[in-house]
Amino acid sequence: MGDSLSLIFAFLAIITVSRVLKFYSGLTAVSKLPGPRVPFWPYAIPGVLIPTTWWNPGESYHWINRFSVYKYFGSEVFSIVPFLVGPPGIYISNLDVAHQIVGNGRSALTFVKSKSSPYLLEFWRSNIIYSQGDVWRKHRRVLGPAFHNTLYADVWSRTIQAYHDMVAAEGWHELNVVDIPILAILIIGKCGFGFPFDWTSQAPHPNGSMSIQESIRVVTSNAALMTSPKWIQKLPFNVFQKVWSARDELMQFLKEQVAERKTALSGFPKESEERSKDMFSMLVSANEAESEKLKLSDEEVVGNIFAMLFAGNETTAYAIAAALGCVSLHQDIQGEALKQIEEVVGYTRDPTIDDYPQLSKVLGILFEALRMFPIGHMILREAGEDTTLTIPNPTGQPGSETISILKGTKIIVDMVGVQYNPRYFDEPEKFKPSRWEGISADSETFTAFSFGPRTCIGRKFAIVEAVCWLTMVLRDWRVEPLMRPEETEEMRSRRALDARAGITLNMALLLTRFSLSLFVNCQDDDHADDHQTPVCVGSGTCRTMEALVIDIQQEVHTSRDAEKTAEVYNTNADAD
Ligand code: HEM
Repeated sequence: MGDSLSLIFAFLAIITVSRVLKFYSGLTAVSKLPGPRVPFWPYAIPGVLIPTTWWNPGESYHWINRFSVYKYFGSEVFSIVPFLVGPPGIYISNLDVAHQIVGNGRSALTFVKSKSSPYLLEFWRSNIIYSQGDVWRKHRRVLGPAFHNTLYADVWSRTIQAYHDMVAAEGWHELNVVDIPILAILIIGKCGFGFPFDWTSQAPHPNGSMSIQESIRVVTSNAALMTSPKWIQKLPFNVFQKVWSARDELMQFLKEQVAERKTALSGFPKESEERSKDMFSMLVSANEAESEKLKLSDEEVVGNIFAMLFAGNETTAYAIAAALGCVSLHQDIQGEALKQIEEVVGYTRDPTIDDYPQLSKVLGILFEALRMFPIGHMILREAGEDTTLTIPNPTGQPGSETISILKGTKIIVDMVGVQYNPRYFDEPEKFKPSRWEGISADSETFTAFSFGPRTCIGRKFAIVEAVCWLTMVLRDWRVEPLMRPEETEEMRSRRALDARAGITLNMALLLTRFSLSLFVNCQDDDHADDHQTPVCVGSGTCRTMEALVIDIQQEVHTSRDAEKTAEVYNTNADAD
């Protein structure tokens, strides 16, 4: 008994000493920058599983606190040093410091992509998101030519087509209650990859158990599971089986697609107009033109296609949904955008890509929604070697301080902190699209797509798609929020402006099935109260329709969730 007790005490003493040493080496790694001293690193188990509390930051810490945590610690940079589990790390809301991490100027090895990042997708072989240094340069060089003006024109026209297909297929002009399945997967699938997707039917997999859309949905929404340790993946849970089938079927489909593209491209000379111009074909074509040394393997091509499906689907869908949510709460801003759409496009034709530069109010709404809800809310890096960071003094105090950072320290460029930093934005809590007036769509002043050499390669793809989709919706419909019973406007705004930080930052309206009312814009004299436009559009009758922004993962609309739709609709009717 005495021996056992001694052993237990010895064990506890060793653990305590090792944790104390770990804590002190953590403080040294971050040059004792102020910040929370907590048991767990927010993105390691168990910290990530425990909700944000006073003793556990958790993965939503930076979203919940936004800039106030920086104010509290009196700096635009703070550190988290855990004493039980996880590495020390630094959060950054200052753009000068962020540029030292992800901008030009430092060696590619100084700050590297963090190995524990859920974005890395290592399971899907080497790809542009995961890779570093020369390998990353090789990926970017081959992928770059796939993003070109013909692609963006295609994105625009297919978005218009998808909008019309959706309105017709979903019966927007007849129904009183509809779901709004945000359509990003359709656009990226069609224009990006030339997949045979359309609104009303699923693209079947010749040898698979589910459609292509379904396998993409299952894989992308379970990305965290894909990056889990091998032993977790081997657990015999039924729920995992669908995920592994989806992964294998998608991999098989993409491999077949690479082979098909190669054959199709070989039939046409390089400059031929007949060659497909979708991103997938352009990527295969650019790769075929490379020397053997710089060529990507078929597996790497597949890895990149998957990386772009992953990076480009959910992000754009949530951006569109956030913009709709924001304008629903700001009717005056919606009215200004509608006025511009009427002037630029009118009602007798659909907008074209040539109208895009004139639709600055719609762009402003998108940028401001993305500022308030930066979907890519963290840029994760790790110090690849011992290095330094130069940190400007707080606003109003000239000068800066240079601190040492030890190899292995986690670095989080906190995009929420940046977007809510009063150094860059006056009244950052307010939705003010006018702050983007005169800022071009390509300007690095808008930082939600990151900046520097590893800036988002799909930025223009996403912006063109979102501006086009929002222009169509805002021209034809008025977007308003639905109240919950006994909810005041203030409660509703608070609910609507909340979000959950996971792999992406998702506005709460989606999670809570926050609803929108859409009014057909109409200027029939009989409907003077509701009218907004010179002619009746849509069905030609002025009426209201209620729409639910559904879980975006159901973008390819397989079945209407009638029960839930009715539930929310009835709740609203009760409220009225
Ligand atoms: C609103 C939509 C989008 C947002 C907010 C967004 C945001 C971002 C951010 C912040 C990064 C930097 C991540 C990091 O360095 O860790 C990034 C990188 C990337 N994005 Fe996007 N993105 C969006 C849409 C897209 C689309 C549509 C595509 C593809 C068609 C795409 C493809 C990529 C790729 C491949 C990278 C990695 C680039 C590299 O490392 O060289 N993204 N994105």
